[in-house]
Amino acid sequence: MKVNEEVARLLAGGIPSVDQIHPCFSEITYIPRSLTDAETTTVCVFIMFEAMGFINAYKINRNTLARFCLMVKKGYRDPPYHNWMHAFSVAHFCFLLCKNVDVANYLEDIEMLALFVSCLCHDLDHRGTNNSFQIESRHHFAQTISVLNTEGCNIFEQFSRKDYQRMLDLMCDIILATDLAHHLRILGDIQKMVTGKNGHTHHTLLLCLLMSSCDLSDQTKDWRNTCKVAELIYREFFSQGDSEKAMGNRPSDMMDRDRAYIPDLQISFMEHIVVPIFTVLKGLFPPLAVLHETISSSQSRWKRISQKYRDQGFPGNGSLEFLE
Ligand SMILES: Cc1nc2ccc(C(=O)N[C@]34C[C@H]5C[C@H](C[C@H](C5)C3)C4)cc2n2c(-c3ccccc3Cl)nnc12
Ligand SMILES: [Mg+2]
Ligand SMILES: [Zn+2]
Repeated sequence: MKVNEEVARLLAGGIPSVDQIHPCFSEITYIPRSLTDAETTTVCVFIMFEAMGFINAYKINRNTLARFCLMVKKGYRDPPYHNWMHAFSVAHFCFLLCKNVDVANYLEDIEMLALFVSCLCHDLDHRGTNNSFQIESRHHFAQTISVLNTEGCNIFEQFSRKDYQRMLDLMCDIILATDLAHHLRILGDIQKMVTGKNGHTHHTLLLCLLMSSCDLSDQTKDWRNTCKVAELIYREFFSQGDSEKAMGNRPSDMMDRDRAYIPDLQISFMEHIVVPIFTVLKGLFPPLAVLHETISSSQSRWKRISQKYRDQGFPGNGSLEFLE
């Protein structure tokens, strides 16, 4: 269907409230991947903009917003994991932070808007490969700019030159922060910031931390979701590894279906990347402690699985049907 028809349909019905989507939509444990209909997810993005007060606060034109949402969804390809549903679930977690913890006490409104729009756009045009995370995240930011430069899609067109420049600078920092190698470089500073060693809350460090937590928010849902996501991620990684082998290169273990031992890879991913992020978040925002518990129980579940299949012998083809 043409973008304009979808825009008209999006606007015709007026903006329903979030609990017309689902009564638990704003709860910290709600799983956005349970919304399987692509059209519903587009309406949801529109509703989240409204529910966070951005449409009124920033005088965002509704037609422009509808076209923007549709262009962003169209800007995602269809690899197993890094597709529109990933972007939608990342943005939903940003909405949950806004509705369930007092991030507004730590961030300016424009920073919150920048975070939400960055969540939607942070993996635009992802090809399911990751030649280098650094280049990847620059490309996603470049794609974000080209959506804003598309006729009728610039939701920030009414901003002053100063606010417009600030918005672009914020989105650049936030989207580049989704490169995990970058995240690991600044993790020490983030941990120091929270223990108040340098007193004030460093807005940019906090935005990077929040963006990373949104990007990894699949790990805060139930075990069933964790398994589903692991299956998608490794399907994407292994096809990347297959194409590297086809070109005569040797892929890293985590991309090589013949060498990857998924439980141990996940244990290491949780230990070095996921747990530190949600430990810091729990320190800043006590209501998120429940997410830290979920993550810890997934971590110990991967350890049990790793031990069990080390003893029994692991189905080597990288398949995940063993995950009970
Ligand atoms: C479930 C799950 N597993 C994942 C296992 C591993 C890695 C991963 O990038 N590992 C590293 C390991 C070292 C040091 C850095 C740079 C590279 C070398 C590659 C990170 C990511 C994983 N990941 C993501 C995810 C989050 C943000 C960007 C990209 C992705 Cl794919 N989202 N969900 C998952
Ligand atoms: Mg990414
Ligand atoms: Zn992502």
